[in-house]
Amino acid sequence: MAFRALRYLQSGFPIHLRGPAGTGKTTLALHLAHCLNRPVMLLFGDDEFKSSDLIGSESGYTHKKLLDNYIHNVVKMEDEFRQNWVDSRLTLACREGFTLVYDEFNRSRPEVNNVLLSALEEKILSLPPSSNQPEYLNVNPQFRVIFTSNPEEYCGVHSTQDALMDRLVTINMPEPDEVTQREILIQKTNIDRESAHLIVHLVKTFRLATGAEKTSGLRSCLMIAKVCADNDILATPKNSDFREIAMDILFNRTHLSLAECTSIFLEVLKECAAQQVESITIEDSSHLSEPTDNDVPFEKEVYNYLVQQRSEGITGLQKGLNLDRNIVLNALRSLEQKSLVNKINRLYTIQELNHS
Ligand SMILES: Nc1ncnc2c1ncn2[C@@H]1O[C@H](COP(=O)(O)OP(=O)(O)OP(=O)(O)O)[C@@H](O)[C@H]1O
Repeated sequence: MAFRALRYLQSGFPIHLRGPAGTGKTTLALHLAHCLNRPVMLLFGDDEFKSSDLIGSESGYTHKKLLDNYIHNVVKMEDEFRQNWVDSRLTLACREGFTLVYDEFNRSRPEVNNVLLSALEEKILSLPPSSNQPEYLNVNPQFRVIFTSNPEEYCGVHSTQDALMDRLVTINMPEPDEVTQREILIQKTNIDRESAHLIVHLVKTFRLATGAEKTSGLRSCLMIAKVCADNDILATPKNSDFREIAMDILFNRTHLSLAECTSIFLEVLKECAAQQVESITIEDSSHLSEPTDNDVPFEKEVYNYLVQQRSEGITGLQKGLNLDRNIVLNALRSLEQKSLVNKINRLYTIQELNHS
């Protein structure tokens, strides 16, 4: 999709990325703008916009006074007031050939956006009559525009005008699938794969069950994953810290009561837990006592280290074993799932030792 979009832009056409909230439209728009290697101007659509916000306006005065007394009995005086013209972002981008990213352009009123029609087609930007500048500007051939819009938005949005849409190549951006969302989470927050899997699945199922599809699932996932990763919180259905974070982030995105949200959330969590147990049983039913060599990388080392130390935190394990944080987290998570390790107040202990 990105490749196609870039191709249109390189051929001189403006593009329009259209999709629901949080599907990555702005992220892709900025990435494409970056690929064009020209300075980028970012503009956010706004219902309050006037034409002058797009094109520019007169602002303040320049006062010039010239006194010529070169010949002692002749005094020549020139007094001039001039209004100063200030370019807006669109005018500057047209003049200099920058890339304009016009985010949520359908929040601006259609008659305001009309100024773009001639800039995109005839490559002429009309400017209001002014004492010190021409009435139009020839658009720089390197000028490009990337529009984004969310057709499902309900507040302050105007129907997109046909004349403008006719000049754009529109690319629909659906919500990324679960695998893509998982990869984004891992890349952006450094969370381990299994936690990312659980978060994405939990958020998706909860949104479907509560009818909160209009909110961004990916944004909620990213928030939960970042808080968990930053605070060493393992994302498991049994972990109360994780449950609280997920509830804080998900509940206010629905119109349901707290009681309804809680009941749906617990159901969804139960289903996620059952899925996890199932996948562990299917993947390897030999994980009953100690870890074996075929386990998650360094699981055995982490287990043996905990046997020696009796209890240790994530940072201690990282340092003691000289391992990457994600590797330690993955190993601990796997050990917890097999009930070989317990977490108490951020410290991990071998399960048997707790009972002794
Ligand atoms: N391909 C991606 N790689 C990394 N992060 C991404 C990607 N796509 C989306 N994101 C992240 O997801 C979040 C939402 O993305 P973004 O703001 O681009 O969506 P949007 O469609 O413009 O949303 P809205 O319509 O609500 O403005 C951001 O935090 C962004 O960094």
